Amino acid sequence: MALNPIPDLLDALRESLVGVTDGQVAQYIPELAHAEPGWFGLALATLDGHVYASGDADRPFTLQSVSKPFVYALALTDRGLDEVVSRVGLEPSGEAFNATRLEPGTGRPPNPMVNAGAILTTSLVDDGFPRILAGLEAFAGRVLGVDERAYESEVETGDRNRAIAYLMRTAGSLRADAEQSVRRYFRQCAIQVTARDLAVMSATLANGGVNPVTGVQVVTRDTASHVLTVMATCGMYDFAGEWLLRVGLPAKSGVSGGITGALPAQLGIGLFSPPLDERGTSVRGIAACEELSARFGLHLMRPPARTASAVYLTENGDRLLVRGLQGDFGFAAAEALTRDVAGHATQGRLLVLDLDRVGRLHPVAVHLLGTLIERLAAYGMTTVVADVNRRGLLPQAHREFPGLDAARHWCDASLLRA
Ligand SMILES: NC(=O)CC[C@H](N)C(=O)O
Repeated sequence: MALNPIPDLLDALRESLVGVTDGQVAQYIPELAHAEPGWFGLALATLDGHVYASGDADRPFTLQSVSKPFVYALALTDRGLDEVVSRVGLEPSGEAFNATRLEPGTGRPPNPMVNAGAILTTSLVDDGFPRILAGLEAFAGRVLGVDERAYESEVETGDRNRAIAYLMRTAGSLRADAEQSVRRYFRQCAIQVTARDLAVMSATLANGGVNPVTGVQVVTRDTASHVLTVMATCGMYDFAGEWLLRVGLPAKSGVSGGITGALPAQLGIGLFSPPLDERGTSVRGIAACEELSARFGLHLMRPPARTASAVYLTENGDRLLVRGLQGDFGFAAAEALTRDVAGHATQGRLLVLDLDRVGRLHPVAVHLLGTLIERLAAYGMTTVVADVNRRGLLPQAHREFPGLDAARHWCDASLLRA
């Protein structure tokens, strides 16, 4: 018997939704109509590179619109945020994915997640399709194929997308050739993935751009955060607001039945179930994400309360004020520590900050603690930073107190004496 209960939880969740038979498999791209309505796969990728998979998680399907955020990431990498934003907007359109509306005046498509924005975004990636395929492969962490039949199927029938491209040409926003841009977009939509791939691709975004399976930095941390933001506001088209309320995860859907979702700094999710609602989103996919989010507590706006205290050791002695710190320090933890220490400061006392169990200090924590130490010094209180691993977490402190290697031993000795 397997000891880890998570695979069973995922199987049970999937099985609880097998009976949901609403929705229709996409027909408007003829090749997609062959999908079995019963296919249902689910995968969850952790940031240390483990993937849990359930059901049809290894069944290939075409990416369709799920390609859009990842190609957007490549365009941001090639052109930079400012240029890309000047060409493709960032506002949720509240309209269907294939809407033809462009921004009055500029002709900019509303956002990169609707077809208009995606076709334009695709035209901004340097070096054409080979780079798009290689980029998406880096997100998935494996070599991906293109479903030529799905591609040809859309080349033959995708006139609405052509109309959108020509509209952007006349508006002046699409500068590349319309037919070429549309074909490149159809090709990215025809790249084959699995639910397992979608989980890893999202986990890469959740992991600050580093693929947790391969360890490759695919895009920068900034780019990953920009893409997740656009997924949160626009990824589910005219369902984006309700999706964020109910599921609370940045996500992207596609008409082949795929959904990819990410919980920043925690995990990536991949789903596959072909029957779609009227907006072109997988019916079981939505239900499964809602359930997963509720059962596993994944809602972005309801983060888990901080469990371990960031201060594991507090000593308020006559001569010594000691704070042993642990974990990562963002604003909240640094604020609490700063206020605590400031409240206990008395002239002539020595402050010892032990940083050896600290993970990362966000720049705001470095600033708050560094400034506190400077002010304490002016007030008449010396600070010793124990940083035996010499990681230089508090550069200001190191500059002022160069002889810190002995600090830890000194602190330990003083504490023992106290
Ligand atoms: N929402 C989607 O997945 C749409 C993708 C599809 N290739 C289209 O352009 O119509």
